[in-house]
Amino acid sequence: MTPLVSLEGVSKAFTLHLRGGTMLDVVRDVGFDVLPGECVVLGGPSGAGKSSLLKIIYGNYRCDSGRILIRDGEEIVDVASAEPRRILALRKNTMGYVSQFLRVIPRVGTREVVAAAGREGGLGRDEAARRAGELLDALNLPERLWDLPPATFSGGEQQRVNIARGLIADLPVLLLDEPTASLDAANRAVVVDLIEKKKDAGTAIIGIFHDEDVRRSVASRVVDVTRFTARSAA
Ligand SMILES: Nc1ncnc2c1ncn2[C@@H]1O[C@H](COP(=O)(O)OP(=O)(O)OP(=O)(O)O)[C@@H](O)[C@H]1O
Repeated sequence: MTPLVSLEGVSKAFTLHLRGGTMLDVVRDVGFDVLPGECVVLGGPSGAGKSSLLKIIYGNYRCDSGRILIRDGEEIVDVASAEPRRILALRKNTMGYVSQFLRVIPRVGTREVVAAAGREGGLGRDEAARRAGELLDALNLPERLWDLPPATFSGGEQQRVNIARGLIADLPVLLLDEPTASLDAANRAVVVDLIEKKKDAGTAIIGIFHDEDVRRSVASRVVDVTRFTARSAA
Protein backbone atom coordinates (compact mmCIF):
# COMPACT_ATOMS: atom_id res chain seq x y z
CA MET A 1 0.00 0.00 0.00
CA THR A 2 1.30 3.50 -0.81
CA PRO A 3 1.59 5.85 2.17
CA LEU A 4 -0.60 8.95 2.31
CA VAL A 5 2.03 10.73 4.42
CA SER A 6 5.83 10.26 4.35
CA LEU A 7 8.31 12.19 6.45
CA GLU A 8 11.93 12.00 5.37
CA GLY A 9 14.82 13.54 7.32
CA VAL A 10 12.70 16.33 8.83
CA SER A 11 14.63 18.64 11.16
CA LYS A 12 13.61 21.85 12.90
CA ALA A 13 15.31 24.32 15.25
CA PHE A 14 13.65 27.45 16.63
CA THR A 15 15.65 30.66 16.63
CA LEU A 16 15.05 32.48 19.91
CA HIS A 17 15.35 36.12 18.78
CA LEU A 18 14.76 37.47 22.30
CA ARG A 19 17.70 35.37 23.51
CA GLY A 20 20.31 36.73 21.16
CA GLY A 21 19.41 34.33 18.36
CA THR A 22 20.03 31.14 20.40
CA MET A 23 19.00 28.04 18.47
CA LEU A 24 16.69 25.51 20.13
CA ASP A 25 16.85 22.16 18.38
CA VAL A 26 13.45 20.51 18.51
CA VAL A 27 13.51 17.49 16.19
CA ARG A 28 16.22 16.04 13.99
CA ASP A 29 15.96 13.60 11.11
CA VAL A 30 12.34 12.53 11.62
CA GLY A 31 11.23 9.76 9.28
CA PHE A 32 8.06 7.68 9.22
CA ASP A 33 5.18 6.78 6.89
CA VAL A 34 1.43 6.67 7.48
CA LEU A 35 -0.66 4.28 5.41
CA PRO A 36 -4.37 4.67 4.63
CA GLY A 37 -6.39 3.45 7.63
CA GLU A 38 -3.52 3.85 10.09
CA CYS A 39 -3.48 6.02 13.21
CA VAL A 40 0.09 6.88 14.19
CA VAL A 41 0.23 8.30 17.70
CA LEU A 42 3.10 10.64 18.55
CA GLY A 43 4.49 9.69 21.96
CA GLY A 44 7.09 11.11 24.32
CA PRO A 45 7.14 13.43 27.34
CA SER A 46 6.05 17.06 27.50
CA GLY A 47 8.38 19.23 25.45
CA ALA A 48 9.58 16.36 23.24
CA GLY A 49 8.33 18.17 20.13
CA LYS A 50 5.03 16.38 19.37
CA SER A 51 2.91 19.50 18.74
CA SER A 52 5.73 21.17 16.84
CA LEU A 53 5.99 18.15 14.55
CA LEU A 54 2.24 18.22 13.87
CA LYS A 55 2.46 21.93 13.03
CA ILE A 56 5.39 21.24 10.70
CA ILE A 57 3.35 18.59 8.86
CA TYR A 58 0.39 20.99 8.56
CA GLY A 59 2.72 23.68 7.21
CA ASN A 60 2.32 26.12 10.13
CA TYR A 61 6.03 25.83 10.95
CA ARG A 62 8.58 25.53 8.18
CA CYS A 63 11.15 22.80 8.72
CA ASP A 64 14.85 23.50 8.13
CA SER A 65 15.47 20.35 6.12
CA GLY A 66 13.73 17.21 4.97
CA ARG A 67 10.59 16.37 3.02
CA ILE A 68 6.96 16.05 4.10
CA LEU A 69 5.20 14.22 1.31
CA ILE A 70 1.39 14.19 1.23
CA ARG A 71 -0.49 12.27 -1.43
CA ASP A 72 -3.12 14.55 -2.94
CA GLY A 73 -5.03 12.45 -5.47
CA GLU A 74 -2.57 11.58 -8.21
CA GLU A 75 -0.09 14.18 -7.05
CA ILE A 76 2.50 14.13 -4.26
CA VAL A 77 2.95 17.48 -2.50
CA ASP A 78 6.04 18.28 -0.42
CA VAL A 79 4.78 20.59 2.34
CA ALA A 80 8.37 21.57 3.14
CA SER A 81 8.84 23.28 -0.23
CA ALA A 82 5.28 23.94 -1.45
CA GLU A 83 3.99 27.45 -2.15
CA PRO A 84 1.58 28.79 0.52
CA ARG A 85 -1.25 28.66 -2.04
CA ARG A 86 -0.63 24.95 -2.65
CA ILE A 87 -0.64 24.30 1.10
CA LEU A 88 -3.99 26.09 1.44
CA ALA A 89 -5.46 23.91 -1.33
CA LEU A 90 -4.05 20.82 0.39
CA ARG A 91 -5.75 21.84 3.64
CA LYS A 92 -9.06 22.32 1.89
CA ASN A 93 -9.13 19.03 -0.01
CA THR A 94 -6.76 16.64 1.70
CA MET A 95 -5.39 17.41 5.16
CA GLY A 96 -7.43 18.41 8.23
CA TYR A 97 -6.13 19.60 11.60
CA VAL A 98 -8.05 19.41 14.87
CA SER A 99 -6.53 21.27 17.80
CA GLN A 100 -7.95 21.31 21.30
CA PHE A 101 -9.21 24.86 20.89
CA LEU A 102 -12.10 26.15 18.84
CA ARG A 103 -11.48 29.26 16.77
CA VAL A 104 -14.56 30.48 14.96
CA ILE A 105 -16.08 33.66 13.66
CA PRO A 106 -18.44 35.26 16.19
CA ARG A 107 -22.24 35.18 15.89
CA VAL A 108 -22.43 32.07 13.69
CA GLY A 109 -24.56 29.27 15.12
CA THR A 110 -22.95 25.98 16.13
CA ARG A 111 -24.62 23.76 13.57
CA GLU A 112 -23.68 26.21 10.80
CA VAL A 113 -20.07 26.37 12.08
CA VAL A 114 -19.83 22.58 11.68
CA ALA A 115 -21.77 22.41 8.38
CA ALA A 116 -19.60 25.18 6.87
CA ALA A 117 -16.49 23.05 7.50
CA GLY A 118 -18.23 20.19 5.69
CA ARG A 119 -19.04 22.37 2.68
CA GLU A 120 -15.46 23.69 2.58
CA GLY A 121 -14.33 20.06 2.55
CA GLY A 122 -16.47 19.28 -0.50
CA LEU A 123 -19.85 18.13 0.89
CA GLY A 124 -23.09 19.36 -0.65
CA ARG A 125 -25.27 21.75 1.38
CA ASP A 126 -27.84 19.15 2.50
CA GLU A 127 -25.26 16.47 3.25
CA ALA A 128 -23.19 18.94 5.32
CA ALA A 129 -26.26 20.02 7.34
CA ARG A 130 -27.29 16.39 7.91
CA ARG A 131 -23.82 15.28 9.02
CA ALA A 132 -23.44 18.33 11.29
CA GLY A 133 -26.62 17.34 13.15
CA GLU A 134 -25.54 13.69 13.34
CA LEU A 135 -22.11 14.54 14.73
CA LEU A 136 -23.39 17.06 17.28
CA ASP A 137 -25.95 14.51 18.40
CA ALA A 138 -23.35 11.71 18.65
CA LEU A 139 -21.13 14.05 20.67
CA ASN A 140 -24.01 14.69 23.13
CA LEU A 141 -24.30 18.39 22.40
CA PRO A 142 -27.90 19.26 23.37
CA GLU A 143 -30.05 20.37 20.41
CA ARG A 144 -31.09 23.56 22.22
CA LEU A 145 -27.47 24.75 21.72
CA TRP A 146 -27.25 24.08 18.00
CA ASP A 147 -28.46 27.51 16.86
CA LEU A 148 -26.34 29.41 19.39
CA PRO A 149 -22.80 30.60 18.61
CA PRO A 150 -20.30 28.45 20.55
CA ALA A 151 -18.32 31.42 21.97
CA THR A 152 -19.94 31.12 25.42
CA PHE A 153 -19.97 27.30 25.58
CA SER A 154 -18.01 25.41 28.23
CA GLY A 155 -14.50 24.18 27.39
CA GLY A 156 -15.70 20.63 26.80
CA GLU A 157 -18.66 21.77 24.68
CA GLN A 158 -16.40 23.92 22.52
CA GLN A 159 -14.01 21.03 22.12
CA ARG A 160 -16.85 18.80 20.92
CA VAL A 161 -17.91 21.43 18.36
CA ASN A 162 -14.29 21.58 17.26
CA ILE A 163 -14.14 17.80 16.81
CA ALA A 164 -17.39 17.79 14.82
CA ARG A 165 -15.93 20.53 12.65
CA GLY A 166 -12.67 18.66 12.15
CA LEU A 167 -14.26 15.30 11.36
CA ILE A 168 -17.25 16.26 9.23
CA ALA A 169 -15.54 16.19 5.80
CA ASP A 170 -13.97 13.09 4.23
CA LEU A 171 -10.38 14.33 4.11
CA PRO A 172 -7.81 11.56 3.49
CA VAL A 173 -5.32 12.86 6.11
CA LEU A 174 -6.15 14.04 9.63
CA LEU A 175 -3.86 15.61 12.24
CA LEU A 176 -5.28 15.51 15.78
CA ASP A 177 -3.61 17.57 18.54
CA GLU A 178 -5.13 16.38 21.81
CA PRO A 179 -8.73 16.51 20.62
CA THR A 180 -10.02 14.82 23.80
CA ALA A 181 -8.14 16.95 26.37
CA SER A 182 -11.18 18.40 28.20
CA LEU A 183 -13.74 15.65 27.57
CA ASP A 184 -15.39 13.31 30.06
CA ALA A 185 -15.08 9.53 29.71
CA ALA A 186 -18.38 9.11 27.80
CA ASN A 187 -17.44 11.71 25.19
CA ARG A 188 -13.88 10.40 24.93
CA ALA A 189 -15.43 7.04 24.00
CA VAL A 190 -17.53 8.75 21.29
CA VAL A 191 -14.39 10.34 19.84
CA VAL A 192 -12.56 7.00 19.90
CA ASP A 193 -15.48 5.52 17.96
CA LEU A 194 -15.41 8.38 15.40
CA ILE A 195 -11.66 7.91 14.94
CA GLU A 196 -12.16 4.16 14.39
CA LYS A 197 -14.74 4.94 11.69
CA LYS A 198 -12.27 7.27 9.97
CA LYS A 199 -9.63 4.53 10.05
CA ASP A 200 -12.10 2.03 8.57
CA ALA A 201 -12.80 4.54 5.78
CA GLY A 202 -9.05 4.63 4.96
CA THR A 203 -8.09 7.97 6.54
CA ALA A 204 -4.43 8.33 7.55
CA ILE A 205 -4.29 9.87 11.04
CA ILE A 206 -1.43 11.32 13.06
CA GLY A 207 -2.44 12.21 16.60
CA ILE A 208 -1.36 13.30 20.05
CA PHE A 209 -3.43 11.91 22.92
CA HIS A 210 -2.43 12.36 26.52
CA ASP A 211 -5.13 10.02 27.77
CA GLU A 212 -3.59 6.55 27.99
CA ASP A 213 -6.88 4.71 27.34
CA VAL A 214 -7.64 6.78 24.24
CA ARG A 215 -4.09 6.26 22.99
CA ARG A 216 -4.30 2.50 23.46
CA SER A 217 -7.68 2.32 21.74
CA VAL A 218 -6.85 4.29 18.61
CA ALA A 219 -3.12 3.71 17.99
CA SER A 220 -2.10 1.48 15.11
CA ARG A 221 1.44 2.33 16.19
CA VAL A 222 3.22 4.79 18.50
CA VAL A 223 6.12 6.84 17.18
CA ASP A 224 8.18 8.04 20.13
CA VAL A 225 9.33 11.56 19.25
CA THR A 226 12.26 11.38 21.72
CA ARG A 227 13.90 9.16 19.09
CA PHE A 228 14.22 12.32 17.05
CA THR A 229 15.00 14.75 19.84
CA ALA A 230 18.18 16.51 18.85
CA ARG A 231 19.05 17.42 22.44
CA SER A 232 19.07 13.78 23.62
CA ALA A 233 21.07 12.74 20.57
CA ALA A 234 23.71 15.43 21.18
N1 LIG B 1 7.17 28.83 18.36
C1 LIG B 1 8.16 28.39 19.16
N2 LIG B 1 9.25 29.14 19.40
C2 LIG B 1 10.25 28.69 20.20
N3 LIG B 1 10.24 27.48 20.83
C3 LIG B 1 9.16 26.71 20.64
C4 LIG B 1 8.06 27.10 19.80
N4 LIG B 1 7.14 26.10 19.80
C5 LIG B 1 7.65 25.13 20.59
N5 LIG B 1 8.84 25.49 21.10
C6 LIG B 1 9.72 24.67 21.98
O1 LIG B 1 9.89 23.41 21.35
C7 LIG B 1 9.89 22.37 22.32
C8 LIG B 1 8.83 21.33 21.95
O2 LIG B 1 7.52 21.88 22.18
P1 LIG B 1 6.19 21.08 21.75
O3 LIG B 1 5.03 21.94 22.13
O4 LIG B 1 6.33 20.63 20.36
O5 LIG B 1 6.29 19.82 22.74
P2 LIG B 1 5.20 18.70 23.06
O6 LIG B 1 5.94 17.39 22.98
O7 LIG B 1 4.02 18.85 22.17
O8 LIG B 1 4.82 19.04 24.56
P3 LIG B 1 3.43 18.90 25.39
O9 LIG B 1 3.21 17.41 25.52
O10 LIG B 1 3.73 19.55 26.69
O11 LIG B 1 2.36 19.60 24.60
C9 LIG B 1 9.65 23.02 23.66
O12 LIG B 1 10.90 23.16 24.31
C10 LIG B 1 9.05 24.38 23.31
O13 LIG B 1 9.39 25.35 24.27
